[in-house]
Amino acid sequence: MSDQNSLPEGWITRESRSTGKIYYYNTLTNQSQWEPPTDASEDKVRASHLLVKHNESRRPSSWRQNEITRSKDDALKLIQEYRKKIVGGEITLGQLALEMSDCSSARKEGDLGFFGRGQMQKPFEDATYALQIGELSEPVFTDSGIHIILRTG
Ligand SMILES: O=C(N[C@H](Cc1nc2ccccc2[nH]1)C(=O)O)c1cc2ccccc2s1
Repeated sequence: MSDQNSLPEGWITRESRSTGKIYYYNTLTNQSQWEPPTDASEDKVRASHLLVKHNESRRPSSWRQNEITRSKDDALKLIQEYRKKIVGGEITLGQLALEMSDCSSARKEGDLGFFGRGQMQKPFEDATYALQIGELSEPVFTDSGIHIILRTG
C-alpha cells in the first residue's frame, strides 16, 4: 500500500465519495486512477498540436488536402503566422488545429492524449517533455512536417 510520501511527485490518495475506496489523484496533471501510480505512469505527458505538412513530408497528404505541395519554407511561414495568432490570444491552438492541422487529431482540436517516451517521433517527444504544462513550443520539425505543440498534461 502506497502511503502519501512514497508516491511519485504530484500524486495524492483520495477517498471516493461514492464507494469510500481509496484512489490516486495527480494534482499536477489532474489524472486520477484506482491503481497506485508507478514511476512509469508519472512519466507520461499530454499534448495538443497543430501540424503543417509540406512536399517533403513522409506522407504529403491529409484530411484537408489530398496532395500537399507547399514548400517546407512556406509551411514554416504558415506555422509562424499561426503561432503569432495563438500567442496574441486571437485564437486557441485547439480552434486553429480543428480547421488547419494536417494531422488526423485535428478533429479532436489537436489532442493526442497521454503518451510516454518512445511513442512519438523523437523531436516531438523531446520538445513536449521540455515544455511546462500550459506552454506552447516553437516550431518543431519531424518527418511528418512542422508542428507547434501545447503541453496540456
Ligand atoms: O501520427 C499521426 N498523424 C499523422 C501526422 C502526425 N505526425 C506526428 C508526429 C508526432 C506527433 C503527432 C503527429 N501527427 C497523420 O495524420 O499523417 C497521429 C494522429 C493521432 C490522432 C490521435 C492520437 C494520436 C495520434 S498520432
